[in-house]
Amino acid sequence: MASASLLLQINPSRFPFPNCKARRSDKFKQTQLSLSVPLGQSGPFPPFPPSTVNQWTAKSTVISCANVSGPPFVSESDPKVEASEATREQVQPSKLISWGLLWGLLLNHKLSLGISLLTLVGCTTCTLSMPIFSGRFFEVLIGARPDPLWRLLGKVGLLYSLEPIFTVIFVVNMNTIWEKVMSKLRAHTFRRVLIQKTEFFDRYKVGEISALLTSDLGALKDIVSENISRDRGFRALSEVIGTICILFALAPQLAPILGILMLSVSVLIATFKRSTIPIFKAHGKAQASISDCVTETFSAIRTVRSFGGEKRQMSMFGSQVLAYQTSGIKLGTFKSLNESLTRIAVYISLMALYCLGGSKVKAGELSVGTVASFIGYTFTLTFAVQGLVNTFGDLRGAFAGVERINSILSGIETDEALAYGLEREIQEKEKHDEIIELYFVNGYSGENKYFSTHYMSGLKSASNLHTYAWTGDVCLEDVHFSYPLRPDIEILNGLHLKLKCGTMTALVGPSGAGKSTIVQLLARFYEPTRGQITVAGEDVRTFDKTEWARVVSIVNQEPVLFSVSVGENIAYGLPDDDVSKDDIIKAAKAANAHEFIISLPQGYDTLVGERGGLLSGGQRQRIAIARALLKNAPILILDEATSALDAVSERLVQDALNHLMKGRTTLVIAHRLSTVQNSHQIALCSDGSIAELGTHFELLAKKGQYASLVSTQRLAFE
Ligand SMILES: Nc1ncnc2c1ncn2[C@@H]1O[C@H](COP(=O)(O)OP(=O)(O)OP(=O)(O)O)[C@@H](O)[C@H]1O
Repeated sequence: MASASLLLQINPSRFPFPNCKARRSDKFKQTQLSLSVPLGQSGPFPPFPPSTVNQWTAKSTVISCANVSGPPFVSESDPKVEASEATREQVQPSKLISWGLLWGLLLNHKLSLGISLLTLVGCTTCTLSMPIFSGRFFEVLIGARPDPLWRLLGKVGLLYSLEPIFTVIFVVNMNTIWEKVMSKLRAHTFRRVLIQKTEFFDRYKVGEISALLTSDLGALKDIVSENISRDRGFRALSEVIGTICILFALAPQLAPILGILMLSVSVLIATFKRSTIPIFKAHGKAQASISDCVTETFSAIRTVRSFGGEKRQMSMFGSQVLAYQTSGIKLGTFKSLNESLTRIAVYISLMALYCLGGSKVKAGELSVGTVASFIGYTFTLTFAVQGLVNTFGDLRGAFAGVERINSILSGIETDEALAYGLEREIQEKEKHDEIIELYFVNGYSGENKYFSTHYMSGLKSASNLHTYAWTGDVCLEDVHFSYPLRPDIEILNGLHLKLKCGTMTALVGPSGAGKSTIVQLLARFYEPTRGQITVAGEDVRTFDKTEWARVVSIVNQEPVLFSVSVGENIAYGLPDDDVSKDDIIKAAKAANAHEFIISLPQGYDTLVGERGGLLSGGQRQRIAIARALLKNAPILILDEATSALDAVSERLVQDALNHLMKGRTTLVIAHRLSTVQNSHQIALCSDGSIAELGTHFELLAKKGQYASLVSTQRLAFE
């Protein structure tokens, strides 16, 4: 690493703090301007003379705009690579979901929490008072109490009215608080997934990632959502404690035996019931398998028909149905057993009460009213204990879910260059709407605390990237690379390649040579393991990735569209801007897409279906090109952009690409060599390095690998 050459000499007069904001708007002006220039004439170069550029590209003066809240600039040698590693040990991002975070989020709702606590006490008091009044009611009826009946009924009526009111306030409050906390946690988790390094997405399947946000966070949500009803969670806990206290207060001679008996029977039965949960889950799984089998069979019906696979599918479906039947019968048995067991718990407790309490009443040691009250407490205790056992079970599930989220997302795979850029953009937003606020956790947006102190200090410059990219060459210098999941296999080994500014370079070579890998490095989906990629002489790692994403456009063989309208897909080229319809149409026209778009049922408002499935390959490709035109990035990568198209579509798409390429530094990967023979230079990639470099004719004259590739393709070039 040429660290000395990267040292900064800051000239204070050239450090325009306000430029941080101005820079973005300037850039957008450029974007607008260049779109209004007829595409294909002069190309959208930024308005300053080359001399200025040279001055800027000289490595001596770099202006830092990496100032979200910390030091404005740094004078380090390659900071990301060296300094950040040194500080990594000290400043690690904390666990994604911690007690501290949860506590902090809950404390944002102090008033509501206070109200919840008061109403919890209120409704528990009402619930626990009821059996006492029932006892008194019987005593009044048999004349053992002198109170008038109407006064007693008045009190009972008041309890009956207050309890549901307190309950509603408690449930609504707790539910609202928890929903708000969970929304923040969801947003926080989603953001953390979004800023993971690309290898994270190589390592985990989409299903596993979505499970973090659905079932794992769902288990945490259930802790409150499923446990605020009567007989669950806090309410059950307060009822158990309250009931035991009342039992001791009313009949100290009966309470120890009765209390212990009721508690142990209820806990035993509740634990057994809890152990049957896997049987319920197995039934759910069996049902899901049936549904998978149906989906697979009918979505691949043509394949089934063409292989005569009906009998095999019937046999598969039949075995799923039988498994479902078996699990259904087992489930039914356990359901009825569980129901009976709850009643058995109540019966055992009541029998014990009748035996012990009855004998005490007979002996004159206990009043009839107290025994009658005890009947009520028997029910309360039995159900509350079972509820508590369930709550503990839910807690275990929630802890497991949080543990899974933390173990997957609290690692070191966070892409700091991306996270920092995202953070900076959020901070730059002057007004935070409700959606952005979701990502502010305890006063910080996402990882701000961490990245503003850690990664930010490693950034040298972000402000001039657009200038560099429009005017400087892009160089891969001694690039070595292994995919993180296969660190032993070196895909690129000391690759050198210069993409001259504003020219087209074609990358050709045998399958598996590493061409797409080069694209992934240029897009900064991965970083080189050794060597560097520079733009106008600056190591690209000193720019944050959100900035970098703005200067690179990629058009793939299979462009992915979002399942929104055609217009919205084109506007995605500038995802943070309000793109006018005129600009969208202008880009679509330049991409040869306007004609087919207006012939669609709703024109630009037509939905394109999942991944653009309602459009043809050529149409998808032209929309992707329109999107790239709108983005107006100075560096363009075309990865087999026309290889999947028929001749007519290819001509239309090639026309559009010619528009797109003008004035941009372009790298084209193509298998069909006929499509790249006019490139300014052709690089032949072989075994992870550039084996041959030159124009088409120079390489033919060399009679090397390129020439033999050409002859293999039997192209009549000359
Ligand atoms: N995400 C990945 N993780 C691990 N190895 C990968 C990954 N992507 C590609 N590779 C491996 O890297 C090597 C180079 O692949 P690459 O896609 O760059 O080749 P290519 O020259 O573009 O080939 P083709 O012309 O067939 O597209 C291959 O051996 C491939 O198996």
